[in-house]
Amino acid sequence: MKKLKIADGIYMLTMNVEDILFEGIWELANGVTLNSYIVRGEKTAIIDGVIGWDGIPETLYQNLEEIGVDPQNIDYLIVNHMEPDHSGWISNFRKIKDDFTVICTDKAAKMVASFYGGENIRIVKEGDTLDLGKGKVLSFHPVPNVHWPDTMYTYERDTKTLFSCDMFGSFGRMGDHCFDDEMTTEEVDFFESEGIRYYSNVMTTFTPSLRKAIEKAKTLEISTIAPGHGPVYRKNPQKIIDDYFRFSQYAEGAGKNEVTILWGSMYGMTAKAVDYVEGILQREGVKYNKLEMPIDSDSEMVATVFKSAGIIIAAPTYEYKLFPPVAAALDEVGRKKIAGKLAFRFGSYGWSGGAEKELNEIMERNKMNWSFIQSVEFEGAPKEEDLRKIEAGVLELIGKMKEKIVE
Ligand SMILES: Cc1cc2nc3c(=O)[nH]c(=O)nc-3n(C[C@H](O)[C@H](O)[C@H](O)COP(=O)(O)O)c2cc1C
Repeated sequence: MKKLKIADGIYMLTMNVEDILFEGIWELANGVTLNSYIVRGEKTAIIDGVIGWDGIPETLYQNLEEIGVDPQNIDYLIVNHMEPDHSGWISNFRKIKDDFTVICTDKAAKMVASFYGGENIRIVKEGDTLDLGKGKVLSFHPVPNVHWPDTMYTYERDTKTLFSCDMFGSFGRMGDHCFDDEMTTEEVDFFESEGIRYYSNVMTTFTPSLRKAIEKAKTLEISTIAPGHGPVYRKNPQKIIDDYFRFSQYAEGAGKNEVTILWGSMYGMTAKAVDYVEGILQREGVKYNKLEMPIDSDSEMVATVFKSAGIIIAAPTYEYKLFPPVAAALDEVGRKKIAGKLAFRFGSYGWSGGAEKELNEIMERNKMNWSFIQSVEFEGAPKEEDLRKIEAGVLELIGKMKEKIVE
C-alpha cells in the first residue's frame, strides 16, 4: 500500500489489486487500484476505503501511523458509496475503534446497516457540510445511480478537492506515478484506455446518471479530482471530466475511428470471410480490433465494442440461432445498454440459416437501436460473389462510420 500526500492535511492510501474478477465478472488484464483518502483538520475523516484492507487491523494501524494519523483519532468514516470494494474495511476498522460516525446518504445508511450493522450514522443531503477544523470543511453532494443509488461526492473546500468515488475512476494498476502531472505519455494513454475499460464494464449502464454527475461536478470549483480507482488529477482535472463525457457518447453509439470485428467460427467458413475483411480494412487504412469469442475476455470485448465507431459481427448459424458465444457477447453489450452503434454482419450457414433472426431478437430485447448495413449470409464456404457483397458491406460501414467518430 502506498501513502501519498495530496495537499496539506490530505493523504491518499492506495493499493493495487490483481488476480480478482472485479464485481465477480470482469477479468482485470491490468489490475485496478483501490484508493482511500484521509482529511485532517482538528478532527480526522477517512473517505472510502481499501477492500477489507488485508483483514489485519495492525496493517491499517501501521499505514495510518506512517502518515502521522493515530487510528484512535479518526472521527468520521465517509462512505461515498456502499459497494464493498469501498466499504468492506468498516468491519475491520471496528476491530480497532468503534466510536466513530459514519457519514453517508440516506440510501447508503440503509445499506451500511444491513451489510455491517448500523450505529452512529449521520445522513447527509445535497450541500450539507462537516467542519473538521483548521479550515477543512467537507461538503456532500449526492450523485445517485453513479453505479449504485447511494453514491455521493465529497468535496473539500479549502483545497477544492473532489473525492469522486467511482465517478472519474479507471482500471489499471499504478506504479510510482499516481498524479496526472507525473505521468508519461504512455501512462496517460494507458489510463485513458483503462478508463474506457472501467466505464464500459462498470459504469455505462448508468450513463444518464453519469451525465448528471458531470453537470454536478461543473457546479463545484475543482482543483483536484481524487477518485476511488485510478490516478489523481491535480494538473488538469478537466481532462477526466472531458474523457468521461466522451465515454458517455460512446455509450450512445459514437466511437473512436476504429472498427471492431466481433467474430466466432466453428469450422473456419466464416473465418475465411473474416480474413478477407481484414485485407480490406488494411487496404483502406482503417484501424481495427479482432475479438474472437469465446476466447477473448468479456471485459476486453465490452470495452472494445464500446469504444469503436464501427462493428462487424461475423458469426455462423448454430442450431437455428446465432453462434452462441457471439450471441452471448452481444447480449452482454446489450445489458450494458451500449446503444446506437453502426454494424454489419455476415456469416455462414449449412441448410436453414437462423443467425440473423436471433441477432434481431437480441437487438430488440435489449433496445439497442443499432443501425445495420444489409447482412450477408452464405451457404458453406464464402464464394467470390459472397466476398464481393461482404466487401460492399464493409465499404459502406467505413463510409457511414465517419459520422460516428468522436475522439
Ligand atoms: C452444432 C452445429 C449446429 C448447426 N446448426 C445449423 C442450423 O441450425 N442451421 C444451419 O443452416 N446450419 C447449421 N450448422 C451448420 C453451420 O452453420 C455451417 O457448418 C457453417 O458453415 C459453419 O460456419 P463456421 O465454419 O464459420 O463455423 C450447424 C453446425 C454445427 C456444427
